[in-house]
Amino acid sequence: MSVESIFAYTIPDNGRVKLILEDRFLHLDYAQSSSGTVAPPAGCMSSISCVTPSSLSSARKPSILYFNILWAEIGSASMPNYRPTLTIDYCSTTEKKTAELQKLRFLIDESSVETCSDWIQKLLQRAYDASAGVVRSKRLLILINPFSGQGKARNLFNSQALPILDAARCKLEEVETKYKGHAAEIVASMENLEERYDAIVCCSGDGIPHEVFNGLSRRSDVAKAFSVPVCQLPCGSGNALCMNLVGCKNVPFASLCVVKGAPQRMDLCSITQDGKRHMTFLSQTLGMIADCDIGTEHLRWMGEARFTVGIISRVFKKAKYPCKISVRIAHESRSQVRQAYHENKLVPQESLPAPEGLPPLKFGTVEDEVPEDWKEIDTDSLAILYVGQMPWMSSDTMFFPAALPRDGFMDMVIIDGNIPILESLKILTSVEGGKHFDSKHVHYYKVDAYRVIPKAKSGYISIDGEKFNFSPFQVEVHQGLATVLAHHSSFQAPEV
Ligand SMILES: Nc1ncnc2c1ncn2[C@@H]1O[C@H](COP(=O)(O)OP(=O)(O)OP(=O)(O)O)[C@@H](O)[C@H]1O
Repeated sequence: MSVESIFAYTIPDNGRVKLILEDRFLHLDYAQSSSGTVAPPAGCMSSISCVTPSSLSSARKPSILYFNILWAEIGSASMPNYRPTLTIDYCSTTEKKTAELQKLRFLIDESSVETCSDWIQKLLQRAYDASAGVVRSKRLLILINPFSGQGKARNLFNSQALPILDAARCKLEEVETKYKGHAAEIVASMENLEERYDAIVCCSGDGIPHEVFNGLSRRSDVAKAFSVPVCQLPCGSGNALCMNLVGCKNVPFASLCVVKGAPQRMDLCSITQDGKRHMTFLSQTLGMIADCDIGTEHLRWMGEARFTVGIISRVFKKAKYPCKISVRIAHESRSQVRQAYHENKLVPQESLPAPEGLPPLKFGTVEDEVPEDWKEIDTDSLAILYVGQMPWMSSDTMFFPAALPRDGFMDMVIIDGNIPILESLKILTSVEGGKHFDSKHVHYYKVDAYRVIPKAKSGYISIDGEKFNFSPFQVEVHQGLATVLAHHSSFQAPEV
C-alpha cells in the first residue's frame, strides 16, 4: 500500500474505508468495505457535498479540500483492547463562504500506526502549503474590542472563531482593548513582537486594524514590525478589511482563512494633519460619506444600515462640502485606470523592495508648499470626496472596484453635488456591485498623493472610519509597506 493512502475503520460499523491523498483533496472511499454498504460516519455525508469542488460533484467518493482541513492526529490507545483512533478536524464550507467545524473519527489497526503517522504528515503538508508561506499552528495575538459593533465581539470570538482556531492547534494570546488607543499602545510597546507572533488578529471593526498599523509605525524596529501580518475577524459594524481579504463577513469562514492565510504585502498610506503623521490603510473621506460615517453615531444600533439611512437623507438635502483638493494624478481617464488595473493586478510581492523603516515623506507634509505639478480642484459644490486603498468599504459597498493591494496607488472618487438627485441615487445604488465606476458623473482617478483643505468652519473628516480633526490633511502612499494575512494574493472583488 502506498503511503498516499491508508485503510481505517468507521465507528461504530467497523466498515473498511480507504483514505486517499489526491492532488487537491482527501478522498474517502467507503466502497472498500467488504459488504459495500457501510455508511460514512455521521456529519460526513452532509459536509461532503460542500467540500467537493463543483467540477467533481459527480465523483462517487466523498472528498475534502486540503484548504478545509485543519488537523489530523492519532489518539493514544489508553485502555486495553481499545484500538487507536485517527481524528481529522476540518471545516465544511459553502459557496456563500460560510464554514462549520466538523470532525471525522476512524479506528486504525495497531500495526498500521506508523504508516498512519507518515500519512498524517503528508496530509498536513498538503493542508498547510509551506511553499506558499502558510504557517501551521500559528501563534496569534488576538485583539478583541469588546465594544465593537453592537458589543458582540467577545461572544462571536468565543462561539464562532475559537473552536476553529483551537482545532487547528493555533497558539493564542488574547487581549481585550480597554480604551481607545489601547491596541496601538499594545503593538507599539510589545517586546519582540515579530518573533512572538505569526499574525495579529483584530476581532473588531476597522478601528482596531487602523490602530494596529499606527502602533506598528511607532516601533523602533518598524521595518521588521510591518512584516507581521495583520487580519480581521469581522466583529464590528464596519468590517472592510475582512471583506477585502476574505470576501465575506462570516466569522467561521474568516477564522478558516486565518488558519490557512499567508503573509501578503499591501500598500499603506501616511496622512499628515495638524503637525502629526498617522497611517491609513483603508480610506479617507470628506463630504456625505464622512457625514454619514461619523455623523450617524446615534444610529449605531442599526448596524451597517446606519450608513444607508444617512446617505439617502443627505442626497435629498443636496448637501455640499466646499473644499480645495490638490492631487498628483497618475491615471485620469476611465480607460487609463482600467489599463493600469490590468497591468498591475498581479504585482508579485517578491518584486517589491523590503521596507527599511518608516518611509520618509516624498511630498512633505500638509504644512509644506503644494508641488507645482499637482492638479487643483477648487469646488463649492462637492458632494463626495472618497479615497480608498481597497475595493470594499463595507460588506455592501464596493466603492473602489479598481483598487489593488500593491499597485502603489490610491483610488480617488469625486462626485459633484450639482448632479440631479436621481443620478446621485443611481450612483449610490450601483455602488454595491461597483457599477458606478462607469458613470459619467463619477470622477475616478488613480493617485499617489493629494491634499485637502476644507473651506467650511466645521464638518467631518473620516480616516479608516475614524473621526479626525476637520482641518487640512495630506496623504501619500507607500507601496507594499504593510503585511496582511490572506489566502489570496489579490483582493476579493470582481475584475473591472
Ligand atoms: N474598550 C474600549 N472602549 C471604548 N472604545 C474602544 C475600546 N477598545 C477600542 N475602542 C475604540 O472603538 C472604536 C471602534 O472600534 P471598531 O472599529 O472595532 O468597532 P466598530 O463597531 O466597527 O466601530 P466603527 O463602526 O466606529 O468603526 C475604535 O476607535 C477603537 O479605538
